[in-house]
Amino acid sequence: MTAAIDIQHLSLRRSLGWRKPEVNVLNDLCLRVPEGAVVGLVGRNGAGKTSLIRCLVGLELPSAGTSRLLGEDSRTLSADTLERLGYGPQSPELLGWLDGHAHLRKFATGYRRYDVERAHRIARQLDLPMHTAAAKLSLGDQQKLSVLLALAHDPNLLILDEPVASLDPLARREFMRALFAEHDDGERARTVLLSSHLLSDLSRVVSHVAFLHEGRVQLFGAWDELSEHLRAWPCPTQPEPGLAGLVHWSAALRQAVVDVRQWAGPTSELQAMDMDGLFEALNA
Ligand SMILES: Nc1ncnc2c1ncn2[C@@H]1O[C@H](COP(=O)(O)OP(=O)(O)OP(=O)(O)O)[C@@H](O)[C@H]1O
Repeated sequence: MTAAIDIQHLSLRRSLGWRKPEVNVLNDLCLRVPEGAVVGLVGRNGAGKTSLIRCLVGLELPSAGTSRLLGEDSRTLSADTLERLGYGPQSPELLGWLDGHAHLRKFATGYRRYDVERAHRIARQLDLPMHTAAAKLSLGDQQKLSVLLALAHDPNLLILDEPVASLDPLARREFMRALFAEHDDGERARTVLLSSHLLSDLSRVVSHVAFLHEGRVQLFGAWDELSEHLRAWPCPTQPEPGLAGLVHWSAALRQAVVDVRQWAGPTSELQAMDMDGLFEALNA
């Protein structure tokens, strides 16, 4: 299947402070996202989610490796591909004196597929006050407006960095529902990548999940498959690295994560694990 996002050995080096040596904040990262997948990019603070997303949309230049969006190199995206791409940054970049309608009017000029009816429908679904100047919106509503602008031209690929970080728990659920009610309009599959550090935000929304840790993709797979096939195995000492079915071993938890499809070890000790347990085990 064609990859909507194809990342090969991407590294990004940065100095984390004045006179501090450069370190890899992205580290030989590889990921292929199939067309139509809705991918949750999860990781702890500082794991590299924003850095990765900024490299993907061409706002940062990687130190090594490549990434391609809809078949084009992120560093040289053409106007045609930019028109098929929607991006919502972690901090909304809005014009404070313009309200939602004015933002949409300004934005619409650059996109052939922009549909005013559709944009207003999404605004209603998001419960967004469209007549208020952006500077007077709450941070949560600013975030919603930023997402609306990323969606209004019906992109084939939507990339959102922490779209619900400023929303309260109830608004988070409503927001995700509205976002994907719109996505389910059945016309064609849209690929979505959205970052979060809360798995609960992504449950029942994403088809796939990519766990990011220290600038690498530690694990990527279909949500249902990971939930079905991964188990915790109590294991006080580090198992041999090549052990079939071994996904990860955590010294802190004295526990391994194993994939039962390849696992040849003892099965009586395996314990079920949910996604939060998996996230904890991968990051402990
Ligand atoms: N502008 C910057 N200059 C220097 N270092 C930075 C800058 N932005 C981020 N970093 C560092 O890069 C690493 C990755 O940060 P990044 O923001 O990509 O992580 P994240 O997973 O998005 O985190 P969060 O969940 O907190 O948003 C961190 O070590 C961070 O301190």
